[in-house]
Amino acid sequence: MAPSVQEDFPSTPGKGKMERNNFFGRAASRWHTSASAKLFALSVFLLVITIFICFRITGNGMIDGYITSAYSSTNGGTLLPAFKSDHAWDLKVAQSCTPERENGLVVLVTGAAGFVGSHVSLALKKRGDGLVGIDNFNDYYEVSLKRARQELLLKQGIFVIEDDINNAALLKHLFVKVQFTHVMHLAAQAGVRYAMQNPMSYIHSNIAGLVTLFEACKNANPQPAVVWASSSSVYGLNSKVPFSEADRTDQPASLYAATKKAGEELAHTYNHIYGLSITGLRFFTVYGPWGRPDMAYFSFTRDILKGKEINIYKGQNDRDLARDFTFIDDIVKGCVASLDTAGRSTGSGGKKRGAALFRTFNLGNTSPVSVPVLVEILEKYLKVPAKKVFIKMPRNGDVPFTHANVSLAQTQLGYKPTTNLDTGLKKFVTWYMKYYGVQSTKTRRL
Ligand SMILES: O=C(O)[C@H]1O[C@H](OP(=O)(O)OP(=O)(O)OC[C@H]2O[C@@H](n3ccc(=O)[nH]c3=O)[C@H](O)[C@@H]2O)[C@H](O)[C@@H](O)[C@@H]1O
Repeated sequence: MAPSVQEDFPSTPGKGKMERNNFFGRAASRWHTSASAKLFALSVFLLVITIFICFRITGNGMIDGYITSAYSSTNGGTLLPAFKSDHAWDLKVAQSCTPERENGLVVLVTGAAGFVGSHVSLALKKRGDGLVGIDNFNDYYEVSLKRARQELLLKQGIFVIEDDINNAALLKHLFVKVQFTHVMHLAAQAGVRYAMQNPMSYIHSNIAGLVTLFEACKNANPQPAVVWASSSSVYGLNSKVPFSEADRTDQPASLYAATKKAGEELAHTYNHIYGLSITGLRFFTVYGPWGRPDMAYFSFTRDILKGKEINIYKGQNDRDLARDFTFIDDIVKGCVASLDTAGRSTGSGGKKRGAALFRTFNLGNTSPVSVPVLVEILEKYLKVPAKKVFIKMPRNGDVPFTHANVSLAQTQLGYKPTTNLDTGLKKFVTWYMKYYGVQSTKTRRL
């Protein structure tokens, strides 16, 4: 049965009479109605989409039944997704950050599951400071080693948050929950040669991550003092030795070095504009127990024990390469002394209130050793001869030598390296054998 006119046009008084007897009018009205309905449906659809997108961007509403209104924030004008935490998580952070000594520091340690980060964290905890770590546990080298370090820290009551320093919402949340006195920033994409394979990971961690962290620090109230890891690689192609902090650093030989140099310039800006106290530490080829498997002393050890050949690079005119290898315990002392002497940041809530410290220190050993001598020491403690292959240094960002002048750190931090390469490698080999369960030479089949 055809629908009645009344059913077709039920609503508009005064209009229906005219349209009732008019075919074209009726048709036009039907078309008009269905177009309006479509338009209405489209508008509703667009409205729903818009609301959904807004919620996704700001995180300031309810998605998938999860209320995320706690922290929607901005980072340089960009809306941030909210950081979600629960009471138990906040409690773990708070407990980890509570100092066990009077006037203990409260420190955020980035890269806490890393080599230097884990050692510095343990040293701070040992003397009664409060701290929480953050680490993204990326797979640049074996993640199991990072997990083992995390385990070690957890046993001492140090909580390591698994996240990336580029998570601005997380950092904001942390700085609201905890009044950090200091940030020890050791998270980075390390490694000189890997920069040719994966340059963007260096930009992500060493540039974007650094700025995200500085932003969080400058917005914090109170602002923490920041101590962070630069690198001896900023001296690049310098030939003047030993390297002093005032020497030129505008000829980086690798993209890695360039990102560290950029970090130093960014640090200056944040100190200048926002009154952040910032100390940059130029580490010189740090080695030791719980070290980084990508570094030469570590990979040589692994390969020597496996009976595999190792490549020893040679510089121009067949010269040996040399490094100012620095033992981890000396570096830790330099880091802790830097925290203790950093003074206060002067700004608050993003506003500068006065000049703050801006410092740069070399942390090296001051006595470079050639790579072949490093291998000889390893052979001595591993009691296995290395299968050495000497090759020309590939064009991969390496520099021929490094040598630190540490007199500035000595005067201002009381820094004095005490471990030579022989002693340090002995400690490393002892740790390596135990950690990897390597049998002693008497029982080992080579
Ligand atoms: O102090 C620094 O600034 C840097 O120190 C190390 O970089 P690097 O000195 O190159 O340390 P290794 O990768 O352990 O290399 C040590 C020496 O062994 C040499 N090498 C490396 C690998 C190899 O297969 N053969 C070889 O002869 C290198 O050319 C270099 O002279 C770290 O990897 C960087 O993250 C750090 O920033």
